[in-house]
Amino acid sequence: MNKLNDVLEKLNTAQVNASWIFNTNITNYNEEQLLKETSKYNKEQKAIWQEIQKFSNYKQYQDPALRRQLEKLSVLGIAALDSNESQKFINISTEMERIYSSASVCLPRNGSLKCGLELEPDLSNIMATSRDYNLLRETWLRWRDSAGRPIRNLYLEYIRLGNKAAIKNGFKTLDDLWLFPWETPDFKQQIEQLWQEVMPYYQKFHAYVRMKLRKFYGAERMPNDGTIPAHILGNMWAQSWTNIFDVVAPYPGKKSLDVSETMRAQNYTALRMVQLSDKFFTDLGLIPMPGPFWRESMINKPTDRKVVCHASAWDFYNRKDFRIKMCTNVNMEDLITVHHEMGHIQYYLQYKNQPVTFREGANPGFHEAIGDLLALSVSTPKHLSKINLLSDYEEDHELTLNHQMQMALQKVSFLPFGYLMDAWRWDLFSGKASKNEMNRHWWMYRLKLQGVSPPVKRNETDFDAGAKFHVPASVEYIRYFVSFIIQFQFHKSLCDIAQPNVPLHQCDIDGNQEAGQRLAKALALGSSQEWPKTMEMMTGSRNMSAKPLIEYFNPLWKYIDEQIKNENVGWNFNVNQYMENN
Ligand SMILES: O=C(CCC(O)(O)[C@H](Cc1ccccc1)NC(=O)c1ccccc1)N[C@@H](Cc1c[nH]c2ccccc12)C(=O)O
Ligand SMILES: [Zn+2]
Repeated sequence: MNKLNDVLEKLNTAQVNASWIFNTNITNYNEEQLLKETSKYNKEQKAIWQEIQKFSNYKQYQDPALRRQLEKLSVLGIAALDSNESQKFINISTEMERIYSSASVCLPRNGSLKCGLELEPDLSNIMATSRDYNLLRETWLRWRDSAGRPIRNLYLEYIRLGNKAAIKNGFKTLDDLWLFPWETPDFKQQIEQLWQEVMPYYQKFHAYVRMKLRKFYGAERMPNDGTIPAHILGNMWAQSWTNIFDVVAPYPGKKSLDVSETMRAQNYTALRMVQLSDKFFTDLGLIPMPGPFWRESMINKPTDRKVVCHASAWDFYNRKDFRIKMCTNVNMEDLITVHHEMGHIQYYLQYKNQPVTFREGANPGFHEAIGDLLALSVSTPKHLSKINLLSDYEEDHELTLNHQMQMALQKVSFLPFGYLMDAWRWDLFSGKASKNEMNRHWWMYRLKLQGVSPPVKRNETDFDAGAKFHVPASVEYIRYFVSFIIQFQFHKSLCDIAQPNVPLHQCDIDGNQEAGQRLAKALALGSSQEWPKTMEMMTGSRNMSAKPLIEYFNPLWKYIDEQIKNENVGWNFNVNQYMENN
């Protein structure tokens, strides 16, 4: 088996290298090279898979680790397609990613038209900082014209071929293939259950934010169905509302917890943000970033070439080379994302000596949760003042509520979005939603779960889901919904070790080696055992639970209940009023 392990390492290293070169320098030549390398990778994966079919009685194997590895290798994935269909699938996937990462728009700028504006940093900055309702709407619309629409027909092909691949792997449709790594037969039910648990809290939060936005923009700007227009929430996808903190803060006069200004004033650089995060990990007794990480990572957007700006963390499968790729802006949001990416790298470092098939998160949600877990400690006012990003700090009720609001704008607002991104894709793959109503289905979920509506009418030549990286990049999204739930379970468990008598929302595990060790032991296992066992190691329970998240925000729920006395919680929705019947 360790011979197979070496073969798998070399195979993955070659594929990741070609992918890195394309991602950090989008050219036709590099795209060609990546296509070649990926089809070679698929061919060799299929050869290994055929080899393993010979051990088809792997269920009888005594050694549980061996049996588990063979079980994981028994699902080939997309490579199960025959060569010309797998070539087509690879072409479509790479083409969608290139379209998204190269998209740019023109916007009216004081009288003239400014073109070549890109998502990072231009459009993201406008969505985050502008309070001009019309400029926000133009930016929102033109991004979808440039990045979403051109992907629609490619996506139809993607679904057709993806479903064929699913059947070749013995599944019904592509959503079953996507859910295989979760090893959880009632996974969709568990997710729906968690959503039901948090939905009432989200709806109250939505009512509060809607009330504040109505005061700010005027009632005539707000739809009468109780939804919030998608373009005034501070983010291109309305997925995280931290950038409208100034509009919704309980105590606006109080010190702002958005330390972006202070970071810029202190001449923070991307490198310094990464070093700050690395120090938090090592102070917990976790593994420091190795040499190649510092030498080879790309943490600034290059000025001389096109790159895939969306952040990611890379494992080169040689147990030495691990990198981050990120177009870092110096602000609070990106400080959180830096921690998110460093969490991925720490996981890589912890499980690097596992067999290749076990070099994954216990489940995909675990991998997304590690960096955010540590960021929960970093984001506390006490910690921010400890690292000199918050001056004249004194814990009081007003500061606590402002901090709670800041955290809810990132975590609570995200929950319906984290769910609907894959609820929509599962419905498309499984045929529950029809192919010629893809955009209507998208807005049905956006209205139903998120209470967010489009600022202009949509139609079926629009493809609004395609304007979010993870759709053209074929990256599963329910992992983030799971992460936003379990990161609070992990936080509670580590806080019970590090600061047992501190309220959960004020806990900072910084420097606690025992907490660090508890985490390291879980991470080192990779996916070598089923995730409920690793969940039990971390939290004492085998199940996901929304209780720690709800507990973390207890002070905020009280405040919001008072504030929304005269508000109708919730919204009604009729997707027809937002869709042009074409
Ligand atoms: O996409 C990301 C971060 C990018 C990533 O680190 O998750 C990256 C996505 C990706 C996957 C595959 C190919 C290319 C990019 N995932 C990884 O780098 C990764 C690393 C190891 C294992 C699995 C994925 N965050 C999500 C949502 C999110 C999660 N935590 C957050 C905190 C603050 C704000 C947003 C988020 C988003 O931006 O919508
Ligand atoms: Zn991630």
